[in-house]
Amino acid sequence: MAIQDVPGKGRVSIALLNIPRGKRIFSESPIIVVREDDSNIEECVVQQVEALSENQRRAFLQLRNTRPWTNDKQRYLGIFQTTALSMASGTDATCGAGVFIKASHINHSCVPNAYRTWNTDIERHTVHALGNIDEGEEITISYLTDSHTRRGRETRQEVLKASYGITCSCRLCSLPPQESKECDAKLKELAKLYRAKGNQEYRTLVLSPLEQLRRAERMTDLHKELGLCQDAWSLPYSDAAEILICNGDLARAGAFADMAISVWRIYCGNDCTQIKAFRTFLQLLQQGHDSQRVSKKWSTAVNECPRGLGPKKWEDWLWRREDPYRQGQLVDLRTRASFPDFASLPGPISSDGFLGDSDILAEERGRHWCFLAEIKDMSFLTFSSPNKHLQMHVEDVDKQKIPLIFYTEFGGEEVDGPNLEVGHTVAVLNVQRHKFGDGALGVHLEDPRKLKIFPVSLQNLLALNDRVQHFSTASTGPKTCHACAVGRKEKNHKADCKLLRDPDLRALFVIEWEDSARPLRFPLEVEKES
Ligand SMILES: C[S@@+](CC[C@H](N)C(=O)[O-])C[C@H]1O[C@@H](n2cnc3c(N)ncnc32)[C@H](O)[C@@H]1O
Repeated sequence: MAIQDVPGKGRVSIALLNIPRGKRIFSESPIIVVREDDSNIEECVVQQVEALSENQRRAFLQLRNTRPWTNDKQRYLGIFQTTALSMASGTDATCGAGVFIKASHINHSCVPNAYRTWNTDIERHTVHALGNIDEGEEITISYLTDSHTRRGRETRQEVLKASYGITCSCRLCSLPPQESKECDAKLKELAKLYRAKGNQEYRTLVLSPLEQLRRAERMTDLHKELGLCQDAWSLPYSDAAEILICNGDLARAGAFADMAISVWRIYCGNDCTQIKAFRTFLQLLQQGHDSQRVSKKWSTAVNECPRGLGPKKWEDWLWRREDPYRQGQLVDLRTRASFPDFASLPGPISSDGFLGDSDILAEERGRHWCFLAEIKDMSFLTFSSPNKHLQMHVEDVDKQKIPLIFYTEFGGEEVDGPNLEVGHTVAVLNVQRHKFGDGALGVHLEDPRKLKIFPVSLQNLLALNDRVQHFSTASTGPKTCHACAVGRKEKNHKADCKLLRDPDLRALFVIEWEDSARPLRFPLEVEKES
């Protein structure tokens, strides 16, 4: 690693060789340490600076100081405040902070290529390559706390400016406005999922395990889509392991635990405290498996992992994707993987903005999906006279409004019917984001069989979904209607029952969205309705 001066960035650390992913770039001990319980920080810093060797002192005085100073004591404190790094590890957040000469020369990026952490056992900071770093590439770490990492660009910039005087120009901070907005929406969703995980009570892992697993799966997908620092991936994996252990599925839990451990190995090494702590935690959970705190609902033995599955089938098995059908449970219309918001739809990647045939795209992605949005207004466009094109403005689940324009054979006349009304919900199969000629993003519909309108607002459709989910897991006893599976005594039962007479609406709950081998069109064909 070499230190170079870069205008606007100060001294930065540059890789002198190609560094492979997971390699420990260096580890080092602090030269100054302030513990959590040190009451007079200035005195503590000054005493330690005065005790440094000549070389260390010179190196210390060369470090960046963004604070004003008029005497040596203030200067030392300023350097400490500008460069000190936390010495908290995953298991001990009370160690304090220290000055590390090498690590203090690494600049910030919101999507860094290296990760630094304090290893309590070896009492050194370690810096690992998160991906392959090329010779001559700048090495970066993130200065942000975990929760700030998942904030939108504006907040990240504010925090970095206030704390470090930095105007970050990393890949995430330099996205064009529309992409940045989409990225922020994904970060917001991720933050919400982290909060949901944080607030979840232990018993919910047993009461709604599939829902919890879907949350962990969505978190993994979002990390991958955003290209976020890999350390964060370990959380959904360890989360999934915990959910599965609590429900007796030791085979999948073991596989997820291995995945979490391999992520940790990459970003902080085999000797890291996190791996040891997680192994202990897993042992405790496995030992407690027979106790009353956990369920045996998904019971499998540790050695029951299937062999020889391809990557897609392995992932399906791992995330229990087939289970909703096997267990007679229903697909949740709130699951973003099958019912994505507009920002999560694929495309566009180029100015012509088309990813290709959507049936092929679905096959490549290994799943179908359905975009749900509420019609806010409608009009006919006549820009390619004499042809008319129906244009709707629709609002997705995240309240994003986008145009949906019909380039069908009859410009939208096909969908004329009693359901074509403002306030109703469109369901569009395997749709992509499209960039129109004026640069606006929206939906470009060519095949009318990909669209269906349901005579219900999106909010009410999701509320109906929640009732269906509730009754599908509750029971099929006498209080439950045979026609719609919702409780007879529910106040919305009549309306729900009427809507659910539509086989297409019922199909949304039972379609195998992950079976992308055949094209999907309305009316939907369901092999076996539950
Ligand atoms: C720990 S030091 C890093 C080394 C520093 N560049 C130097 O010259 O010594 C932190 C300081 O580096 C600068 N810095 C870090 N990341 C930066 C970035 N992405 N862009 C511009 N300046 C940055 C800021 O001045 C920040 O307060």
